[in-house]
Amino acid sequence: MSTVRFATNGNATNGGTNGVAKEAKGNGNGNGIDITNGGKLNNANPPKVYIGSPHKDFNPSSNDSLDGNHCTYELVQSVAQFLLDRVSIRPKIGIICGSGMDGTTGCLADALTNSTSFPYETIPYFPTPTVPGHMGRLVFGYLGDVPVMCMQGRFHYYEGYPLWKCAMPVRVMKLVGVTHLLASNAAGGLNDNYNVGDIMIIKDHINLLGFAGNNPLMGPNDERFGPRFPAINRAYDAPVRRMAKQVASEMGINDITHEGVYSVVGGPSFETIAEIRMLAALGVDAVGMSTVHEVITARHCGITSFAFSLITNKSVTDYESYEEPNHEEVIDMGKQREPVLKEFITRLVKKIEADRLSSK
Ligand SMILES: O=P(O)(O)O[C@H]1O[C@H](CO)[C@@H](O)[C@H]1O
Ligand SMILES: Nc1nc2[nH]cnc2c(=O)[nH]1
Repeated sequence: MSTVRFATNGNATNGGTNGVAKEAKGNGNGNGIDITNGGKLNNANPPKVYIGSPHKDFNPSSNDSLDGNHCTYELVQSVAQFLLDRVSIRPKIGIICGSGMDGTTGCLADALTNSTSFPYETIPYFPTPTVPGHMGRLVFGYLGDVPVMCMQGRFHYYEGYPLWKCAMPVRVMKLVGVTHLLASNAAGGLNDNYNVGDIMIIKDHINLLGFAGNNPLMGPNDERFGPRFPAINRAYDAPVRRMAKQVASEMGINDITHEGVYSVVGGPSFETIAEIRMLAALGVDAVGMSTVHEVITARHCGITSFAFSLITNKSVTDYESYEEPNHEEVIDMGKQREPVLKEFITRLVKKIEADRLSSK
């Protein structure tokens, strides 16, 4: 392997910035040094930020290709190997942070210890997020004692990416060794019993994009990922949902925790009143613009999946109302709920890991 370059966010004794391609975002002071340049650190395990260029040290195999409608198994394998060559952590749990839950000081990814983060633009073939509130880096580290990899920023259809590309990082997780996915999102609440700030454990989804003929699994199927026609009726793992409800009880947040049906729409426009009424009539409890393509891709390749929504706004159902949903309130609510969500996820990850180890 050629020289691997990282910057650290810890306090460097020399305060140097040699070789730093970009300042680390939202995590410490961004006072990066290139550890390959002999910088001395005063912290044993400061957060590290990879500062390489994506294709410089990337050695794809001969069957790598990323054409208009799919990305080969070999390419995903090469991307996974690129990451594995640069981190020693071997996570079994992958986390995707929703809008407003991934970009603030004190957010989940910042809670990881011994962390190494890869800005998405440094990872070969990774898309880059364009949405405020989605930071754009892949962080490896320990949440409590549990090794995890965490997507701080996800990809949406409305950004212009095809669904398979939005979900490609999930396949990278799979080939890194992840067995469990934990995805969060911000969503509008349709269920009358839900309030802004509540958590909805997703028990099922209605894939409206799929109904319209758009699915992340469209295109050539590689059986090494999974079957051509995967079953998706048990997408949201029942035992993990039970663990999540147990966590909610232990935290004393049962009153704000629900279980319900999520529906994905393409966005970026929010829903009309007629659309909200239609979704409610279909049995939808919360609506958003993500997660479903990630969970379908995860289930296809055998990853156990769990997802929850933070209800960031109540869907407007009244033609007399002057209320309008907006992305700022979505991000604000994510920030406000950060401590609770961080605790919720940390406890859940601990339970998943204990269960995983005991059922080996
Ligand atoms: O699903 P996440 O990424 O949490 O974000 C949700 O919030 C944004 C709208 O405010 C949309 O991107 C919607 O999907
Ligand atoms: N589609 C959709 N996505 C959201 N994300 C956060 N709130 C909403 C909402 O009301 N509708």
